[in-house]
Amino acid sequence: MNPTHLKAAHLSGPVLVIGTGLLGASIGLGLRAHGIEVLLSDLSPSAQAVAQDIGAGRVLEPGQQAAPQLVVVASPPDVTARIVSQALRDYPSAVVVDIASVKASVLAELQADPELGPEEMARYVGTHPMAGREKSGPVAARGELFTSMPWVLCPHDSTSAAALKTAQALAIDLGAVVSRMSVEEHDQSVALISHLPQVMSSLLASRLQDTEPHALALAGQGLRDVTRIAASDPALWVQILGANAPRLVKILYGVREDLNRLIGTLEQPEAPGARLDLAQLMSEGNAGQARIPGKHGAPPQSFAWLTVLVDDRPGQIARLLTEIGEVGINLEDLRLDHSSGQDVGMVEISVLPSRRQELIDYLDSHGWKVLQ
Ligand SMILES: NC(=O)c1ccc[n+]([C@@H]2O[C@H](COP(=O)([O-])OP(=O)(O)OC[C@H]3O[C@@H](n4cnc5c(N)ncnc54)[C@H](O)[C@@H]3O)[C@@H](O)[C@H]2O)c1
Ligand SMILES: O=C(O)C(=O)C[C@]1(C(=O)O)C=C[C@@H](O)C=C1
Repeated sequence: MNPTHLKAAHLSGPVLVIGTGLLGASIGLGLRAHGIEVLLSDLSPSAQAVAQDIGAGRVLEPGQQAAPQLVVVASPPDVTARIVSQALRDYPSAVVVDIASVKASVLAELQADPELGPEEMARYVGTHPMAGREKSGPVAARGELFTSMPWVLCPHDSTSAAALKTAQALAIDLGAVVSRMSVEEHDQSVALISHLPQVMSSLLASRLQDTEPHALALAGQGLRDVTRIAASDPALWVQILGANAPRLVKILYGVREDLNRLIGTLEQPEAPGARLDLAQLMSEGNAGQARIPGKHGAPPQSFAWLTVLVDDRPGQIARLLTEIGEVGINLEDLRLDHSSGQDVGMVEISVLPSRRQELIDYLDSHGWKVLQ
């Protein structure tokens, strides 16, 4: 790597990543882009070998000594507390963070661990990058996965200020936008913001299992928009949903009530008030959708929008537009936006809805980061 291309980093390293799947390898790639030394460890020899091959770091061989500044545990949630506990004891001068999608269950397991005392717990910070993909494994990793995405830090009562600062440095070095919450606030929030969307997407997509091919052939962008994450890894989500079940189920009771109301209305669509009820349902959806941050006004009806993240360097936008031209897709409109505090621009592009997915796939395969 040419040192002149390295961006200044807050972490000094080395960073040990345990669990080198999608998230672990993405973290390794992002840190390597800063020239930070990254060591890799995974239960699966092939996962760690692939992560090394794609440039996410160097495999930590069994028995090899290491003195990491930071250990990032990026394993599945159900083994996370056990690995964090071991890492806190194996590396007595390291800060240890995990990135599991659920936080209260991991912290409860650590607090009940008789092997951990106040000194160890002071070095632990639970965190959660709100960025991911519906794919798993290191082959799907992207160093830019976290750029401009939220990264939640969940310090507990005895987390030291130094440990929190190191956890924050990780998120900042990876280009993320840091926020801070208690584990309870976090798990409540993701039940609605992440776990409900996953369940709704899976339920909807499961309806397609026996659909005739001629009907499926009509699939447009609407169906694709709401089913992308239905392709997510069942093994991971069994753990996430199980760990956050009490918070998610409360939200699902509300969804059940709304569904019952809708079914009742649609059973008698001509009944007095039925149309008002449908209009209300749609406008309640409009109101919720409009509250999702990051969207700048409603897109025009006839075009579909996508957002491409572009490094804040000369010539990047020109290169993007040239590549779009090369694939033969007409640009209907273009807006430029800047993410505050980030060295990155956002190029919002509108195209004919029928060409949107094709353009996303093309840009994705050419290394652009597309936000959908
Ligand atoms: N996928 C997402 O979108 C996403 C987003 C944010 C956070 N997360 C969290 O990140 C973590 C990793 O998710 P992922 O999507 O990268 O999964 P993944 O399946 O791609 O990778 C997990 C890796 O952990 C390894 N592993 C399993 N048990 C291990 C052990 N005992 N020791 C060492 N390695 C072990 C597996 O071999 C695998 O390579 C999970 O806790 C998940 O909740 C995922
Ligand atoms: O966009 C995706 O594919 C995701 O899986 C992202 C997503 C999310 O819900 O935002 C999913 C679960 C993770 O815990 C964090 C991020």
